[in-house]
Amino acid sequence: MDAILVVNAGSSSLKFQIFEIADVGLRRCIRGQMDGIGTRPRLVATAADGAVLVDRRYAPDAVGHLPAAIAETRTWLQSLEGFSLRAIGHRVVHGGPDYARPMLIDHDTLDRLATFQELAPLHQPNNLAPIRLAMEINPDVPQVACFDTAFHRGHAPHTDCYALPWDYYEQGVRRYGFHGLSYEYIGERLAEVAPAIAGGRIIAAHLGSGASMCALREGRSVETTMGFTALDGLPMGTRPGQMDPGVVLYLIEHKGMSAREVTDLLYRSSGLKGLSGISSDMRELLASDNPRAALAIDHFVHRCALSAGMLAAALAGLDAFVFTAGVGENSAPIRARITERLAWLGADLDAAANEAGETLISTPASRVAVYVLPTDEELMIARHTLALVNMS
Ligand SMILES: Nc1ncnc2c1ncn2[C@@H]1O[C@H](COP(=O)(O)OP(=O)(O)O)[C@@H](O)[C@H]1O
Ligand SMILES: CC(=O)OP(=O)(O)O
Ligand SMILES: [Mg+2]
Repeated sequence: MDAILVVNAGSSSLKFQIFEIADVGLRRCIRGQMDGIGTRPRLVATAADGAVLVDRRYAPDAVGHLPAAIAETRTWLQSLEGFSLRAIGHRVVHGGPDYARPMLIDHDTLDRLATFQELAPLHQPNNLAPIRLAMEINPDVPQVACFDTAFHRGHAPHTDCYALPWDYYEQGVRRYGFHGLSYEYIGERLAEVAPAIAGGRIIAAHLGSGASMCALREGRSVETTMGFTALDGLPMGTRPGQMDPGVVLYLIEHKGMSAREVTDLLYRSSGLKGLSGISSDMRELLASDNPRAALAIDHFVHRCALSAGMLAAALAGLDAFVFTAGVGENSAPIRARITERLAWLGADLDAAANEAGETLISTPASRVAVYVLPTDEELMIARHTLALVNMS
C-alpha cells in the first residue's frame, strides 16, 4: 500500500499518522502519539477502525525528551508491515521569512532551516532530526516541510513589526506566529461545521502544552499571539508567554544568568510548571488542591481572556471562538472559565454541552458561537505533502 508518513514533533508530544494514497485521495490508516514526554510518557496508536495497535507506558526518564520519543516511536513504526513509503511530511515549526508555503526538502533547505533552531529551540531541532534520519535511511523517499509560520505570512508590516529600528524587521526580527497548520485546519473545518460564519470574525485558541490564539477573517490569519518565537503570547506548559523584555535584561545583568540559562528558564521551566512548582500538565494542576496550582490556572485563564480581547479588537468584533488542542479539546473546566470571561463579547456557555464535549458549546442566545474542534495538523501536512509530491 502506497503511504505517506506524517511526523509532528510538539513540545510535549510526538504525533504521527500514516495515510494510504488511495484513488479517492488520502485515507488515514494509523494515528498515534507519544505524549507526556518527560512527565508520563505513553505511546498509543490506533488503526482507522479504532483498534488499538499499541498502548505502552514508560517511566518518565525512559522517554525524557523528544529524541528518546523519536527513537522509541521509530522502533515501533519499523515493526509495521504492508506499507510502501512514498513520502514523509514533517511539521517544521519555524520557516523564517523565506518559507511561506510547504517545501520539498533537500540538503540546502535543511541547512537553511537549521539556522532557525535558536528561534525555536524546543521544536526545530526535534523537527529536523527525523528529516536527517530519514535522509540517511531512505534517501530516495521525498520529504516535505510544512511550517507553523507559513499560515501567518502576509500580515501587514505594521502588525508584524516590533517598534525597533526598521532594519531589524528587514533582518527578520518580526512577529511570525505559530500553530499555523492547526489554524489552517481549523479554518477549513469551521467552514464544514458552520459555513455561515466561517468567513467572519473568528478567534481560534490552540491551547496545548504550547498555546496560542489566532484571529482569522475570511479564513486567513490577521493577528496571532505568538511572535518572533513560540515564547510569546499565552502562558503555556513550560513557557511564560508575553513578558516585559526588561525581565530578561534583569536576569542577565542583575541575576548574573547566562543567555543559555535564561533560554532554559523560559522554554523549559516557566509557564504552568514554573508558576505552580508542580507540573506543566493542566490535568495535574486541575487535580491538585495546592494553592499554587490554582494560581497557575487563574493566571492562564486571565491571560487567555486578555488575549481574546486583544484579538477581538483586531477583528473589530467576534462571531465565533474555537477551542482546540490538548487543553482546548479535553478540558471542560478550562473552556468554561475562559468562555465566562468572554461574556462581555456576547459569549454564553451551554454548560451541559460543554461538559458533554459537544462541538457547539454556546447557547442559542449566545452572540458568539463557541466551538470545540479537534485539530489535525497531521492531515494538513499529509495534504500538502501529497500535493507537492504529485507536482514534482
Ligand atoms: N483531559 C485534559 N484536561 C486538561 N488538559 C489536558 C487534557 N488532555 C490533555 N491536556 C493537556 O494538553 C497538553 C498536550 O497538548 P497537545 O496540544 O496535545 O500537545 P503539544 O502542545 O505538545 O502539541 C498536555 O500537556 C495537557 O496539559
Ligand atoms: C509552536 C508550539 O508551541 O508548538 P507545540 O504546541 O506543538 O509545542
Ligand atoms: Mg502541538
